[in-house]
Amino acid sequence: VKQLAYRRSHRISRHGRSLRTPPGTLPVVGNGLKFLLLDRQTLFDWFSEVHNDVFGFETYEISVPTLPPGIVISDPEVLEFVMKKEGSEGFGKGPFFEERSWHLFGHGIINASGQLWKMQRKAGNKFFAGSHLQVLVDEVFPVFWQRAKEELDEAAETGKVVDMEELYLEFTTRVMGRVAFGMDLSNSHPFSAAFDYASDLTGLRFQNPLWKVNYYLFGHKFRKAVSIVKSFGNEIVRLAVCRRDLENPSEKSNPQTNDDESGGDLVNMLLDAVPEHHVVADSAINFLSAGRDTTANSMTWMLHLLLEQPSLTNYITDELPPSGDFHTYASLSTALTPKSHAVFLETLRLYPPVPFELKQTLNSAGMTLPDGTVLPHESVIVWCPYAYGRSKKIWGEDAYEFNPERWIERTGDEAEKLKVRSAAEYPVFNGGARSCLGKRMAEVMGVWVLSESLREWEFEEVEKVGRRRSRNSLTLPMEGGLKVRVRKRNMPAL
Ligand code: HEM
Repeated sequence: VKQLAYRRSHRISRHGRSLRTPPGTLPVVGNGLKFLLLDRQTLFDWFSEVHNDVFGFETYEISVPTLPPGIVISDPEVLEFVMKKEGSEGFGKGPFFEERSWHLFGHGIINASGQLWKMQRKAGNKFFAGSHLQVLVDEVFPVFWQRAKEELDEAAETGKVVDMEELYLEFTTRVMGRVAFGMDLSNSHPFSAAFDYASDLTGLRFQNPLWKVNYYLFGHKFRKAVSIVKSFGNEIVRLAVCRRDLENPSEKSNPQTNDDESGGDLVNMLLDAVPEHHVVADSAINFLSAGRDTTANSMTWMLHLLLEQPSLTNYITDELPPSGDFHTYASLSTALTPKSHAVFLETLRLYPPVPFELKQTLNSAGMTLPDGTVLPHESVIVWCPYAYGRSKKIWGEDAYEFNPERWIERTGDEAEKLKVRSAAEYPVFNGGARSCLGKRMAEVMGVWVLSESLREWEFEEVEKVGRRRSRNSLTLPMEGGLKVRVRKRNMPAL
């Protein structure tokens, strides 16, 4: 009854009328069953179909019992407005997001707002603005890739099947463990399993209006997983503080001195910026979470899409620097050639690692979108980067096809340049004040790993099972992993 009264007084409208609802909307339960019963991949496909076949850029309303009124947007102009109006006077994560992700992300950057968010964003900006990325490429990637290399060499000799998703996730876990915590972290560490479990369940909370019932009645395993994740974060911060005290005993009382731009890890930068250690612990876990699965997802889907169209493999191999000469990557811009960059962006257009986004109207007086939609306070705004990537209105009739060429622009002298698309048309890394801090790192890491994979080995998928699907999670992992057989590649001598 309270919900109904709330809905009446908080009606979403456009030019004085109700918005259209999607086909299949039921009385009372609205679209609730769809969200509750469909797996995430099917839901994303549904968003794409509804956009392409029914609504186009028109904003429509969805309703799920027990939740605040909500809309789905698909028009880049409307999304640009939402991205620009980030903050308490416009749109933000809001209680809808914060409640669901609180247990896992706590006070970390993904969940925080206001001053707490600003401090972490500043520390992150400082970290990525320094020469850390160069250090990663020159020193960290080659060391961690060595293990992957050994595994692939062994598989090439013995015929063993390798799950490339696992192999890539191990690599990104190690890299992000170094970036976020300054430590060697493996996927076999109990933290990783606990973190994966807690992430998967957190992802499902956004679809399940009854998630609280689940949590209170059956949440024992989830609570245990979260407690392992939190203890790990706290322990990392405790060790980082001890290290700092040992290295700089005189600066104990005034630790604002870490100006080293090339060394050091994110925990240290966060300790400089954020006074409360438990917030630093949450933040470090958030950075790890933001970078680990997303990048592993992108590598897995990239390799899969290239294996499906072998004629495109030379897109990467034609431009490889001499074998083993990691220092040719020294200039990051030469590592990211237009073609390899195009493969990366095109993969993420079809398989965005953050496939679903939402915000809430924070302005207590409500907001009006550029298309005239009037949103009361606390209305939920949903957009689906997965559906944006498959939008025929944005990408043309071949939107569902993998075609890196769509990103390449050729100038008169046949020089190649990457086409720029706005964050509102290509919201894979979000946009506005809360755009992804690790975009450049993700691009460099993705292209680096794919280049190293294709330089030495040829891959064949073990089971060609038609269109691959993603597994339920916060990000977009491949269901069943990417199992391949491996052969040594005969690269022409350089
Ligand atoms: C292909 C890889 C990646 C993709 C597709 C991606 C995408 C995104 C998206 C969509 C958001 C906005 C999430 C939201 O607020 O709802 C985001 C935020 C963020 N990303 Fe990434 N990301 C990637 C890799 C990385 C990496 C490697 C890092 C490095 C640590 C990173 C750090 C962050 C951080 C810290 C935020 C929060 C920013 C804020 O709220 O101010 N991301 N990312």
